[in-house]
Amino acid sequence: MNFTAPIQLPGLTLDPLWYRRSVFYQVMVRSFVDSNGDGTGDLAGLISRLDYLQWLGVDALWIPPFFTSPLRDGGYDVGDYRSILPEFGTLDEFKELVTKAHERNMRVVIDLPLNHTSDAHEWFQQSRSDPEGPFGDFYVWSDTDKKYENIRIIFTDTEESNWAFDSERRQFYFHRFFSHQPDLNYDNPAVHDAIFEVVRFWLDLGVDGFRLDAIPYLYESDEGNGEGEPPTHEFIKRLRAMVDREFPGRVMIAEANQWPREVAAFFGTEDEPECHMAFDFPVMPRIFYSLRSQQAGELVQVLSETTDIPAGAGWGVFLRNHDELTLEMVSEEYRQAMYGWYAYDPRMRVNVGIRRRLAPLLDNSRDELELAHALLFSLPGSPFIYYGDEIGMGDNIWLPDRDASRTPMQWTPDRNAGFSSADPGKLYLPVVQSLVYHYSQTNVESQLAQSRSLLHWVRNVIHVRKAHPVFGLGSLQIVDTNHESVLAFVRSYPGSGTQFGDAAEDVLCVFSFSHNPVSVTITAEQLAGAKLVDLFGGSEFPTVNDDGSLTLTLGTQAFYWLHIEYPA
Ligand SMILES: OC[C@H]1O[C@H](O[C@H]2O[C@H](CO)[C@@H](O)[C@H](O)[C@H]2O)[C@H](O)[C@@H](O)[C@@H]1O
Ligand SMILES: [Ca+2]
Repeated sequence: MNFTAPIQLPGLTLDPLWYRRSVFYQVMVRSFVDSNGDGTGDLAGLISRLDYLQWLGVDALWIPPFFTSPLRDGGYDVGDYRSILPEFGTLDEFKELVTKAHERNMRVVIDLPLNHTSDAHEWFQQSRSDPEGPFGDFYVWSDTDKKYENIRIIFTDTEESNWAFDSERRQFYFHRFFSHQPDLNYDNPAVHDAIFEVVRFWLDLGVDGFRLDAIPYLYESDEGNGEGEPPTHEFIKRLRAMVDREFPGRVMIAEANQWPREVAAFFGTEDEPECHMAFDFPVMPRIFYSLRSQQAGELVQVLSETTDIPAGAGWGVFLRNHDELTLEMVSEEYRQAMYGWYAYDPRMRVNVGIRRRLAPLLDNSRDELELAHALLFSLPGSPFIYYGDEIGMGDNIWLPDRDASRTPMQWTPDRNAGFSSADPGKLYLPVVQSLVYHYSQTNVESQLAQSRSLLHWVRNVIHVRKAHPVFGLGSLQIVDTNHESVLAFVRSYPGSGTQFGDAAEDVLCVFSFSHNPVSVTITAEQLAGAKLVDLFGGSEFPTVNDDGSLTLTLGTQAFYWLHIEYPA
């Protein structure tokens, strides 16, 4: 594939806040490129497309688990934390990936499922067969399945209990997810030591951080609900202290699907930090809610609840990922409304969520895709793009579970979408061939050839974001509007005076969720007399009135990012 700009290899910048400036890209090794024609994506394939990711403007990769695994949960069922699934490649290839990513100033964050392992893991095999042995106490065993009854089931479509009976040990074991994923026993200090060694192993290989999978669920108790219990936070603090001490500059990202205050708890405090970043689970579903309800209120509310986080901490903002669009963090009333809008076919639902990709969710509306991305790239935090969403890839709801949106990346209109040279029947999952999202139309090559394609638009917005550090580093202040469909906020950054050219800047962002054009008056005293300049085209907008009010018109589902020039 040919990229217009010459590829440069700048090497890794020494930047303690790299994670807050970064645009992240979630890429599943299995789904991206198959280099050897066996039908499954691999590390060599991913390495071969680093130029594409660099061209797109990606600063960091998030790679879901690629460890040895029976693959009964997309690799989140780890069979061995220190080896790579042979069909994905070798440790040497992984090291090459890290080196080649770093040459491009691209960080590599890997996924660490540390709440549970696969039941095929050697630790579990020993635990079930030798209760008195060194791994006997590595899992949560019980003579009864009537313990921890306050703890809800997460995979409601497949599991009826959080306990499963092991016929060999003749005891029950606790599992928060699938029954083939026994929970590790964090009451056992030997488990801490083992996990610390796994973390050190990958940090020694050069990874820049971890997404800590399912992090709220480490400890369970009789009194609590097994979500973010105090000893879970204590463990994360200890892990963070070790990482800071032994591997400064590497980061921990919390995957905590929780309400605003509970997610924020995973940042810890300035004195006792936990994770550097946390995915913004409360904001994500509210973006989708606003797009259909045409109301900005829910977003305004949740943004005001999530602003107060320790210095240095940052949100991971996302629209979609490899899981269902989870609706755990909305009320029952809103959940039903969202099922009606986005999952009108029951086949589109799984557990408490919707198993569809971004473009089909938004009915392939270019206006909505642009509005959703404009939010992704300007809300407080670092944006995470899910592979394929930059070209508006479709999904396949006839596939089981979350495989619906894990199909091969669509590179070209050729056989297997350019993903693999294998016999099409041999692919790990079929490529999308639906009417609207068929790979012959939706693919990187065709979009590269069209200057107005979604791919070029997304690349452009990424580069505009990156030219304005305020988006990654600045604060947020919600601005009053007189229209219920309009969200407005000011992002402000005082500048850092560092080598990164971080100029001070304030930007006014305005988004209309209305399905019709609107006229809106926004009011913020601090803006009185300010000049506004569009960040994309450089056009001057009307100056803000002396009372801080300004009337703007916005087209259907449109947005503005406006540089603010305060009067002298
Ligand atoms: O390893 C088990 C699962 O862990 C993550 O799960 C998260 O996804 C769930 C929805 O699929 C969500 O409801 C839960 O709160 C999360 O922890 C991982 O992302 C999954 O792929 C994995 O199956
Ligand atoms: Ca392969």
